[in-house]
Amino acid sequence: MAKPKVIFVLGAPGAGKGTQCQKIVDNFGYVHLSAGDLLREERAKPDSKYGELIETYIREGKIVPVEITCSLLENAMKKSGKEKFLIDGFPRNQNNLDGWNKTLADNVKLLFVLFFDCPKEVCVDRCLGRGAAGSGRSDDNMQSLEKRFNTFTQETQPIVKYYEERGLVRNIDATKAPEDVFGRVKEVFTEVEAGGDF
Ligand SMILES: Nc1ncnc2c1ncn2[C@@H]1O[C@H](COP(=O)(O)OP(=O)(O)O)[C@@H](O)[C@H]1O
Ligand SMILES: O=c1ccn([C@@H]2O[C@H](COP(=O)(O)OP(=O)(O)O)[C@@H](O)[C@H]2O)c(=O)[nH]1
Repeated sequence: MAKPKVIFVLGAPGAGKGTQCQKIVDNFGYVHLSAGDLLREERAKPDSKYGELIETYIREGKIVPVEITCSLLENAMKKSGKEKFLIDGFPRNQNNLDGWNKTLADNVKLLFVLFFDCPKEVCVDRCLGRGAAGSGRSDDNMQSLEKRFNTFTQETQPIVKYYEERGLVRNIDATKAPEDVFGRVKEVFTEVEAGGDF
């Protein structure tokens, strides 16, 4: 059987990853797996042994140890029974990348990395807007956001560079309105599909 296909979706906090993933699901039939959502679901389980750890890491804008995230991703992929996945918000640091390469990378085909490019000020406004609109997230506040952006700059950008050096990154200007951003996303998907790897 063919290996499941994976696209990593990366970008700063609030760049619009989740918003665009939903549109990709609607138009291109992928399963959307947000690493952050999976961690928040795990945190919410009363019997989870990782609940407190996850809450602390998320509030502090730190990246949860990869064993936890990879096992959540693997379970979600298996449970879906599907073969095309958008993995949103992962891998975010070297520990994530090493854990992925050691455990899951050989079992899937990584098609490319979709990177949403958006300056910090725009992203901060979006996250604060999301918080004000009732996201209920303990990290959509200025104190956590500073930490999340430090983590993004220091830990996630080097991972994007790692994939850039391998020619795998498709860059999208994420500053425009959601429909305009998606117009560009559609072009990328159409282009890659024409390459025959879908
Ligand atoms: N292109 C856009 N323009 C303006 N606001 C956006 C855009 N994309 C997303 N948003 C809003 O910004 C916030 C963060 O978007 P989201 O998709 O959750 O980002 P991420 O998953 O990257 O954190 C949400 O409130 C969302 O509605
Ligand atoms: O692979 C992941 C993905 C997310 N997170 C944590 O979850 C938070 C929120 O991530 P999400 O992708 O949901 O939102 P974003 O910060 O991109 O808006 C991050 O700051 C991290 O603390 C993590 O530890 N590992």
